[in-house]
Amino acid sequence: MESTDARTAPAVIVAIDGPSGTGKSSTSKAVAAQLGLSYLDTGAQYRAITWWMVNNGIDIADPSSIADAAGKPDIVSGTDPAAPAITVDGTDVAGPIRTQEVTSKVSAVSAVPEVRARITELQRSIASAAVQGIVVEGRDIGTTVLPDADLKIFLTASPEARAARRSGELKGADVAATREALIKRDTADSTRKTSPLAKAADAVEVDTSDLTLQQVIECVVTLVEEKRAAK
Ligand SMILES: Nc1ncnc2c1ncn2[C@@H]1O[C@H](COP(=O)(O)OP(=O)(O)OP(=O)(O)O)[C@@H](O)[C@H]1O
Ligand SMILES: Nc1ccn([C@H]2C[C@H](O)[C@@H](COP(=O)(O)O)O2)c(=O)n1
Repeated sequence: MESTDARTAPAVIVAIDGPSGTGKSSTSKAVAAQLGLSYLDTGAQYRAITWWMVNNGIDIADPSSIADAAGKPDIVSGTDPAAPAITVDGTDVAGPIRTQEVTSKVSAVSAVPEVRARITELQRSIASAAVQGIVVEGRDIGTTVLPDADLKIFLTASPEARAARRSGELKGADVAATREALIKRDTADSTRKTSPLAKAADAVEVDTSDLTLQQVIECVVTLVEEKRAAK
């Protein structure tokens, strides 16, 4: 299929959800860059608010303390897929939000309804400001944040494939321990009461276990081009 000119193509909203390590960020960034769309990493926003809670001495085991503090940090997300950026109260936190400490606490913080309400509002305002359209990736984008998205994708992959990918990234991390940590986070994210990780009824499911990243990108680009052509 011929690629549409990004400047003249109709704006398109793409929601990409799935468990951790399925390739959401890598795929979303590449698809957005290729098609001239904005990009939003919603996991980074939940990590940023978690980083702020940890740095401000909020008790992560106490949901009411998290709820009381949820409105305090000012979180700003960049939407350029070539240079994803995130700040909290003006501080660049792109590195600090990827620490093991934040990763181990983000599911507890993101399960608090007041946190979700705040971040969801932010996500919707960013998506509505994206003139050319946007690829938004996360856990509840197709089900809750943008239920009217033009295209919804749900990426999956076996725990073994995901653990192998993550261990490769973390250079020498134990694959079995990485697998257990992934499963634990997915279970917490998919069993919380408010807006859990779930596939929207109208999402296209893509199992990436045996696909290269390039194959997944091509598959999603084709689906977006088809949606744009039909608009
Ligand atoms: N199809 C694929 N084949 C091989 N490696 C892949 C594939 N897709 C992604 N990867 C690699 O797997 C790792 C995890 O990918 P990525 O960060 O995009 O996943 P994710 O779903 O966004 O994870 P998380 O939700 O935890 O942020 C990265 O190192 C990425 O390069
Ligand atoms: N839409 C979203 C996005 C992310 N989260 C939570 C749950 C994840 O474990 C965590 C970190 O996400 P990642 O950076 O690994 O993609 O953030 C969520 O609840 N909803």
